[in-house]
Amino acid sequence: MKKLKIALQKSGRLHDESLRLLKDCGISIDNGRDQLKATAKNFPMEIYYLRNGDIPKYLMDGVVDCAIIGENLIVEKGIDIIVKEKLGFSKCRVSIAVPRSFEYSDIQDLQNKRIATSYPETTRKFMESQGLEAELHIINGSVEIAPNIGLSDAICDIVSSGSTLFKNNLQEVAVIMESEAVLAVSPKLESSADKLLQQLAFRIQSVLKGRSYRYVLLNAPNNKIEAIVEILPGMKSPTILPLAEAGWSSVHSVVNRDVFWEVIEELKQHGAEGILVCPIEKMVL
Ligand SMILES: Nc1ncnc2c1ncn2[C@@H]1O[C@H](COP(=O)(O)OP(=O)(O)OP(=O)(O)O)[C@@H](O)[C@H]1O
Ligand SMILES: O=P(O)(O)OC[C@H]1O[C@H](OP(=O)(O)OP(=O)(O)O)[C@H](O)[C@@H]1O
Ligand SMILES: [Mg+2]
Repeated sequence: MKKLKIALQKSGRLHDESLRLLKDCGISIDNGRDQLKATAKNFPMEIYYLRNGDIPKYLMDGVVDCAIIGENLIVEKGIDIIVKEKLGFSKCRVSIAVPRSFEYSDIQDLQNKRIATSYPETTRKFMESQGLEAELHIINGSVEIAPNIGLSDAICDIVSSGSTLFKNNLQEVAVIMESEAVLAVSPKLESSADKLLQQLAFRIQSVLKGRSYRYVLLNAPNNKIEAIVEILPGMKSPTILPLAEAGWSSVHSVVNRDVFWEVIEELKQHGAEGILVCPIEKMVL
């Protein structure tokens, strides 16, 4: 039987969340220590644990059908890979930073500067788009140290919280791109694997949707229900059930996590009581 071949990062920033996502999709993997290849127990899937930086090549060659990688890597490798789903974790940006002592006023200040980076193509394309020349120094890690040791005038690297920049006396001056983990698909995907990929993508969508919503239950006097329903439209419309106490009802609905606290405040103001909030494991639309 055909198996979907998926590449995951062996270790690093994407590893744990990638495995958690598959687990939440109901896919269980026997993870032996230092195993480079594993088979899922309850989904036709083979998992390859690889270096993030190597995965685009495996996708291009069709050695794997799909992979979880950082979106920024697709741009860096300049390749034609389809992003099937954005996965909402490992959010970061690729930015240019200079020492705090550098008197930066605009991008022209980077003309003919030395830039240290692990992302040479992204940097080169960005500088070109600005009509600027630069001398690139390619290093594989700890890029933020480069200006402090006299290797470069600026850096181009990943920024998330900004704490590595801060600790190294650097200031972010230009954001080249935003990135997050994505489910990327090989351009050589065979039709026999496509059905499995659709099934995986459907499960991922249900999990991600569930993660972004909360299930809300509350009690309210019947004369307040109309206003509460306005605040809590839910997936189709909220469920309203009578309480044992006359004149009261229970309302069940879902709320987007991003506006959750604002909605709760509004519900309280409109007479809601005994509000319960539960996580949603999966949400199938
Ligand atoms: N500090 C961070 N916060 C959020 N996401 C990050 C951060 N650093 C990197 N990422 C994202 O995670 C991906 C993997 O980064 P990581 O540093 O673990 O591996 P790598 O050095 O790119 O790869 P390899 O597996 O080849 O060693 C990056 O491509 C980027 O998309
Ligand atoms: O803005 P922050 O939250 O500080 O994160 C940014 C840092 O995280 C990444 O490094 P990582 O820890 O992956 O080490 P690496 O350089 O060895 O890849 C990236 O290269 C930055 O150095
Ligand atoms: Mg890193």
